[in-house]
Amino acid sequence: YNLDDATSHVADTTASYLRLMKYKVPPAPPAADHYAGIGLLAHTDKNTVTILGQNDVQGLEIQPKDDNDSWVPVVIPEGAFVAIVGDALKAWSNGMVHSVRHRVVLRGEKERYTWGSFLMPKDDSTIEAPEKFVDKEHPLLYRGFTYAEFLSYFVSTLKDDALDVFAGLSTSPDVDDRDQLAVN
Ligand SMILES: O=C(O)CCC(=O)C(=O)O
Ligand SMILES: [Fe+2]
Repeated sequence: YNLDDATSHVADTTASYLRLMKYKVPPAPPAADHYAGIGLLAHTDKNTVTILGQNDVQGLEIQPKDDNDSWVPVVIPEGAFVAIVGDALKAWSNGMVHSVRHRVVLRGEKERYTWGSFLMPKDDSTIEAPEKFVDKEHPLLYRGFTYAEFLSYFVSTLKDDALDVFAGLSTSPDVDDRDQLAVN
């Protein structure tokens, strides 16, 4: 892919903020209830890309694509950063990159500190896959939308599958048939 035009478009329309997070040590005995040790519930990031760094306490876990049952710990080497793709980049790339579900689980006896740099589209920029990402094998997955619209939908519903519900385009003929029936 020649991304020159498209990437400069995204770079022009990006905002970012930095957030520091502190995760307390879970109360002892650990795992007293289902949520003990959960530092951050499972979610996908809604922005374009998040870059995370941490102190020496691990805890980030990701869910493999198309697998709602397992969690894989991400071991971040000291001084390294992790980049997490968010829903906005997934939509813009027409699903070429995946916004992975992730969570934070605390198991040790030390506090975990992380910092995250959250890159976001500007509120009024339109997120729509460039034509070069769309073809017969890769039909358009999401309609165009502005980041502000998407975010306010997410904040008002807190649906974790907000992207699919808000902007997902059905490519299944069955659903089209059902719509037809409803209209007729
Ligand atoms: O602190 C972490 O390791 C993850 C933070 C995170 O996923 C988020 O803030 O969206
Ligand atoms: Fe996150």
